[in-house]
Amino acid sequence: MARGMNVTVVRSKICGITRIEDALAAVAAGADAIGLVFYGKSPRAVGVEQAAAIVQALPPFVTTVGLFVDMPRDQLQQLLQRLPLDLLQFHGDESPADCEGHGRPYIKALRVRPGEDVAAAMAPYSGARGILLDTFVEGVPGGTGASFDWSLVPENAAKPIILAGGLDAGNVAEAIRQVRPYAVDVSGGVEASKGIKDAGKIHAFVQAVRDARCDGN
Ligand SMILES: O=C(O)c1ccccc1NCC(=O)[C@H](O)[C@H](O)COP(=O)(O)O
Repeated sequence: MARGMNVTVVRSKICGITRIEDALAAVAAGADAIGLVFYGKSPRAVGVEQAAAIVQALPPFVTTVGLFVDMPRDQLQQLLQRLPLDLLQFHGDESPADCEGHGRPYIKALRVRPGEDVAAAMAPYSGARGILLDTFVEGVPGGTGASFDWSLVPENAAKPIILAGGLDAGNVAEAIRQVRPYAVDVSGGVEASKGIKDAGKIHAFVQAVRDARCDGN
């Protein structure tokens, strides 16, 4: 059972989508959400027009998540006027105040260091719909392909936990068994190359998440 939630389903988000065909592959595999990276230094960055085309191509009931790294508030507001994103993911050093007041729900990404007190790091973000836990790597805000020590994830966390960092079809079942997150998030583990997804890897990942749920996790 997912921690803090009275459900046995673990949801999946495929992050770093740059192409319509990859978004549709994620949907076909049964992913619950796709992530669009609005961070110019990322090899997975998308522009507004590109993102709009991807969002427009999606069927209903797929959550679109926009990912930001310390984007200035006015720039973010302009972007949100043009894009019907469902959820904002703040992946930089944004304070709780920075994450609030955009007219959309948000999740906060926290990059976990060795020995980190994750519950304490989460505590200020009381307005978040969930907390995404990714791996801290110096100088790289995200999409590192590296895992962190899953034992640091608190039991009975105050918010739904979205587990990220170095997941793939081969390790996600064990991650779910250990952490029992609300959802899992993957980028590099389902890619053919940076920014280009592999439909077979996406399918295998989502299937592994579903099988883990069926095993009673
Ligand atoms: O993907 C990026 O390039 C990126 C750049 C800056 C901030 C965040 C970024 N990605 C975040 C993610 O895609 C997720 O955290 C992902 O699940 C973790 O990535 P990976 O370890 O490659 O699965």
